[in-house]
Amino acid sequence: MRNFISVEDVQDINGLVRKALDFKADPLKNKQAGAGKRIGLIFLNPSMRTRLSTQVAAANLGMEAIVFNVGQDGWTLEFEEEAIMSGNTVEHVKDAAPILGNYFDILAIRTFPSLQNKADDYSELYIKQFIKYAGIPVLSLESATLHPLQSLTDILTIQEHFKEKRRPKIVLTWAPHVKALPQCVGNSFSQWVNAWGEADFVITHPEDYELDKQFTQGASITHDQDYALRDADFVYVKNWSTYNDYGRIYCNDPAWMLTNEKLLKTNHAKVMHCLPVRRNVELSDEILDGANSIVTQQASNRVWAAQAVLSELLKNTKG
Ligand SMILES: NCCC[C@H](NC(=O)CCC(=O)O)C(=O)O
Ligand SMILES: NC(=O)OP(=O)(O)O
Repeated sequence: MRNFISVEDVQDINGLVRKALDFKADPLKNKQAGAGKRIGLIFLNPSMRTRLSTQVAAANLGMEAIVFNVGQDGWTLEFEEEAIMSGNTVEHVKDAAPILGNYFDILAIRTFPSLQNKADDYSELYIKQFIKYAGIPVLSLESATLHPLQSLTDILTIQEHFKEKRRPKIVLTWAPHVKALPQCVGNSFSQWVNAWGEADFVITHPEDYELDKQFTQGASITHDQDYALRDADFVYVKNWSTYNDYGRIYCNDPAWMLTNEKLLKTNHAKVMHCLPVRRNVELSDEILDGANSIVTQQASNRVWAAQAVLSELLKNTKG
């Protein structure tokens, strides 16, 4: 694996899940794989789980992880080619990335979308510029449109919790929120479930919240949440802002928040969320504190997904 920025970098999803589960069973089984290697974790935006799980995963592989909160502590980066840097940006990625490429063996980047300009965000300029100029494997810690480490964790968590000899029904449901959020988690979850191909997949959201078809193609899409939830085995809850009329909040109907009453329509569905979650806005206390929620196990599994991906990327490092 050269880089890890989307499901397209993965040849065998189930193989990668098995690798992650092997690390879960024996976290130190490959504790020398990253000996003498360093990963730089570059954050343009906040994080708890992604940052810490990747650090733990690196430590389990004997690799040193160095974190740089560039959005907080670093010089403001410019990403546009041929920019005339007379504004607020101080350093071009063209100058910074090769230096990071010399300091580290793997470079990991978190960068959210602006939600101002769809074409810019969906071009994935920031992470692509790091790939172009760093010269070492690049790992996405959530980019403008996707969150692949989260989605690998999600598929792993679903496989762990589903032991029946039939296809699970997985529902991705939109939920209300107070802020305009990225589409990354919904896009990425859809992309991975579709590529995995071993589930009946339904996406439900209010009108005008359609996600980009390049990620959702293959799923059934409905505006009727009650209908979508029928017989679901897993309900993945997530807010996102509008994609078509980009980055807006059209509907914040609290009726879209999942409750125990709605869960009665499902097949005792397990409830998932990537976290952080706004309690009693996106998801009710009764669900998050109830028996069906697996959000804590899901977040804990982030370590094993990161460890599996790092061990693949390490194969492409120099020396
Ligand atoms: N890394 C996982 C989710 C990150 C981000 N959530 C947020 O920005 C939440 C912010 C807030 O609740 O104010 C998102 O939805 O893509
Ligand atoms: N789910 C997730 O990516 O969490 P953080 O934003 O805390 O990394």
